[in-house]
Amino acid sequence: MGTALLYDEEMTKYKLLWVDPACKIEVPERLIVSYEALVRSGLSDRCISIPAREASDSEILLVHSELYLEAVKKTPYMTLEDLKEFTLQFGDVYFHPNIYHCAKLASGSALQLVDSVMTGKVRNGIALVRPPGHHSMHGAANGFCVFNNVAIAARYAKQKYGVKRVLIVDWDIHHGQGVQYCFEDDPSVLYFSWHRYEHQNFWPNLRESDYDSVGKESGTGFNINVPWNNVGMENSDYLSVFCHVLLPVAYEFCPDLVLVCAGFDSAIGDPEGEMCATPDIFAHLTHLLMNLAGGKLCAVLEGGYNLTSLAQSVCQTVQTLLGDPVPQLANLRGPCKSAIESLQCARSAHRRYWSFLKHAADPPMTDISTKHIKSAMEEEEKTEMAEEERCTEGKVWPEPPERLCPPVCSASVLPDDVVCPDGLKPLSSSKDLEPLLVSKLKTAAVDGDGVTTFSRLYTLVEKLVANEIRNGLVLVPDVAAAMMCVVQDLTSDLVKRVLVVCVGKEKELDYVTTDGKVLVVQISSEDSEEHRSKYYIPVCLKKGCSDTSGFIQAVLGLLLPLGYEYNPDLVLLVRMPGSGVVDSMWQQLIGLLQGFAKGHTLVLMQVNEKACMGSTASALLGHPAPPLQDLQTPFPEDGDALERLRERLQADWKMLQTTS
Ligand SMILES: CC(O)(O)CCCCCNCCCN
Ligand SMILES: [Zn+2]
Repeated sequence: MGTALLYDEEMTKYKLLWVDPACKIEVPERLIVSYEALVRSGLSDRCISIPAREASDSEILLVHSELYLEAVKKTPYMTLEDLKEFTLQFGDVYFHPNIYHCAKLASGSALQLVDSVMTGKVRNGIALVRPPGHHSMHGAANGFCVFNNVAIAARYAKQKYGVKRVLIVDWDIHHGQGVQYCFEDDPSVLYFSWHRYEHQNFWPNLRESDYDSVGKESGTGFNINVPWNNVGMENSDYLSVFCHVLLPVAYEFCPDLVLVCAGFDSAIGDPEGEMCATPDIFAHLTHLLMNLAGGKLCAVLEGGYNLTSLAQSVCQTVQTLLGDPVPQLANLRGPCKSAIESLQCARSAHRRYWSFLKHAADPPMTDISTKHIKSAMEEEEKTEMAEEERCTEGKVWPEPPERLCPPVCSASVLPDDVVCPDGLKPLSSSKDLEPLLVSKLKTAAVDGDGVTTFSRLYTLVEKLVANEIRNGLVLVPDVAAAMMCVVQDLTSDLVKRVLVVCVGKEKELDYVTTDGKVLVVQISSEDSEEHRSKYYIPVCLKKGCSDTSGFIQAVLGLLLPLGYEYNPDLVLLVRMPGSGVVDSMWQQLIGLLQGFAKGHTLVLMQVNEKACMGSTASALLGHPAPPLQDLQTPFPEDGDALERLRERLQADWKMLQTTS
């Protein structure tokens, strides 16, 4: 299934008609450069074009009051003076004779996107719209927004398709207070937002944008705010919040639909955000959400005011929605102190509502009240600082790397008598191995056809590294022996860093590097205290790998942050026989691991486990993993042990930090 793209140039046909410094950044060119970048890069041709439509009154009334709608209806007939007058009652927004029409198209586009995804016409999609939506409220326009596009889409999805749980992820740099107000008492809609806050010194300067606004009444726990109290946040900060706050809750919530308030003012160069995350971060944020809700993801444009980073960020998002390999993120050095404080506050505020956050630490000692005074002083200093020093136009960043799709997506190396699963390309060619290697294999008690398998295996690895193949599945007689050989000989010159993810445990992995060429994370039922090192990390699940709750927690809270920091060139996923890992979890793991090494994942399985080849192939081919159903409360010891393990390792691995 494909990716929907909604765009209508009519939504470029309104602009600011008078002087207003607060609104001058919201220009038609935002939409034009975004769409043109998609056309120029060839991405728009790969999408399924869905026409925009006007939202009807009843659809708009899902969120807004009749009084407000009737008032906005009058704006097309207003004189310039009337429009100015009408605008005065709202904050940081402007009206135009054509903005009502465009606002209906923006909301209608979001609904068209929901229809396309919910009817299975497409898997996911993006709507390029203006005016944006997430600040507009029941009875008021605000922050360039007229109708709350995403809030309307959430209510529409519930009403028309009986969607039980909607996750709204708001990665725009402003707090979508309109969305928060709409759903704060509603447990069927989980709203997550990060936003520049600076202890309430940043627009919209709301007390309720802080981390302690967790929702109310039956919606308590279903509103997550992560305030950024400094500017300059980077890729590490964003990924840490996804791994340690959003994703654990999102997986526990198990949404049927994911809506994204896709604002790109959180990218480097944006005058509003003043952050430093690069456009390719949106490839990863999108990727990390794509295995939720069976892949049903609708992204709706919100903000983004630097035309260069906006266009690049939109392209990065669309390319991931299309299933292209995500780019490697280099030198992630862990979240900054302020980000750690923010994520620790958010985690501790929600630990009583989400079992996946149960073991979160207490909030940081720093008393934020004094921070108000301090940051006000900082604010003064900043304004004294010459404007150009702070201006973001001076910011430069590298073009996002090209994300080439290998000619072959998934290859397989199977014994001759095993039927190849649909979609996989059997790798037959296998070059002769060096005699030395053959003799080594022989000593590893590998028999004749095992040597053939190994030679094909090495050919596969070479093709992965050469980006001729994206990923592969290998069935071997003895998976532990195969892993040893691959690890020992792979790290020769082919790859610089191999992440080995070992699911289940047959025997001690006696091969562990200390030079960092291999990082082994082993998830199994056995506790192995000995020879744990920076590069060999055993994770013990009391009930074993069949405990999906414990497993996904270890993946999100430990494996993902480690993987991002380690930044491997190849991922070796080893499924030990008898691991007991649940199929949907196995597919989720393969899906999530695609975020590393440009998707170069090599799955090693034992021949007697060929029954799960089908689901492995499906995940390797990029099909969304099935949702993890009815997750039990994680075993307390496991959650606790994971927290302790993170604390022990965070000296070596900065991305594991969750406490300041
Ligand atoms: C969709 C959105 O969240 O990007 C809208 C942001 C509105 C910002 C209003 N204040 C602007 C002050 C200008 N320096
Ligand atoms: Zn914004």
